[in-house]
Amino acid sequence: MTFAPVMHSVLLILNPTAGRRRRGLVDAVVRCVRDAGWTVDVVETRAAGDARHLAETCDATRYGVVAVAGGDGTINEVVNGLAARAATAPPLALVPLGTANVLAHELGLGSGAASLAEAMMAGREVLMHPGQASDAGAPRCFSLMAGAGFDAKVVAGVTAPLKRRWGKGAYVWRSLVEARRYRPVRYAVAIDGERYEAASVIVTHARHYAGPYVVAPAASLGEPLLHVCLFERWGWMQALRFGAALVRGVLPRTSGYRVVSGHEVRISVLNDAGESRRQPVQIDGDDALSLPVTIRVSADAVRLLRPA
Ligand SMILES: Nc1ncnc2c1ncn2[C@@H]1O[C@H](COP(=O)(O)OP(=O)(O)OP(=O)(O)O)[C@@H](O)[C@H]1O
Repeated sequence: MTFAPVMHSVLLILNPTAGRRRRGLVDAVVRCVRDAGWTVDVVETRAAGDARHLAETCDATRYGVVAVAGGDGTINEVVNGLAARAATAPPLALVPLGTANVLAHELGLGSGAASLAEAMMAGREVLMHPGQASDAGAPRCFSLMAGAGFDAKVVAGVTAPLKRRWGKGAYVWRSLVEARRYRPVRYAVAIDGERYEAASVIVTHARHYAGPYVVAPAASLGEPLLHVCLFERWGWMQALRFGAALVRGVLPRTSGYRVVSGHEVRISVLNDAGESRRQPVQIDGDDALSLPVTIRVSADAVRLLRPA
């Protein structure tokens, strides 16, 4: 469905700490949208949590579109805020500023200011039911994925300054560190009650992972279904082999890897192989929760804007 808002006004939530020197892109998008006769109010976040609050409380009678300029972490906050008010929420547009920008890849957004502005003002709507993950605390929504095992440990080890300094290189370096300290932890994964074991797990409703790389070929953001990526080989060499297959675009055909779909997923530690540390869960690329977790599809939907 092509989007035709009544109010030609955008609330643009900007994380000024996201990305590496891409403020010029934000300014160019704002210029394009204003040149088309729209109003754009830019609000900068001052700390983690602000983006969620702004999305949850903004005046829906005033804004035809909420836009977020940031990485997948800030986008995740805005998705959580919009999902909390589902029925009254304006649609969401993106100005991707992060390291991987997985959601932007998933939506087929270009990287130029004109095409981003076009999707913001006249894009096509995708109704996305976010995933929802809970450990002992309050549930967290994800627009892309939740992961446990190798990738979650890599994410947990990449600090914001490291990411700013090295970009994607920070993840490569951290993958090597995690490979060096590798222990064959066994994770129990229950998918709609069916039991599996894995060395690492990614639960996603996106096709892409870490940028343009495909992990779940059958996934679609508009479909309320989870795709569970199971890495069923143990060992540091296997972890690096899976990583290499991912960047070569052959992961879905790699032995020891499979994708199972379902609606409810529970992940716990079956055997920690003497690894006496917290078992992190990454949500949309941020270290957010700890195992065990239960993951479902949220009943509330968020309207995402993609190119028409
Ligand atoms: N003003 C702010 N100061 C500090 N942290 C913020 C601020 N606004 C948002 N955040 C937090 O910063 C975290 C990282 O932001 P984000 O993911 O958008 O950028 P990034 O790390 O550069 O991108 P990517 O995750 O794609 O590498 C988010 O989890 C978000 O909650």
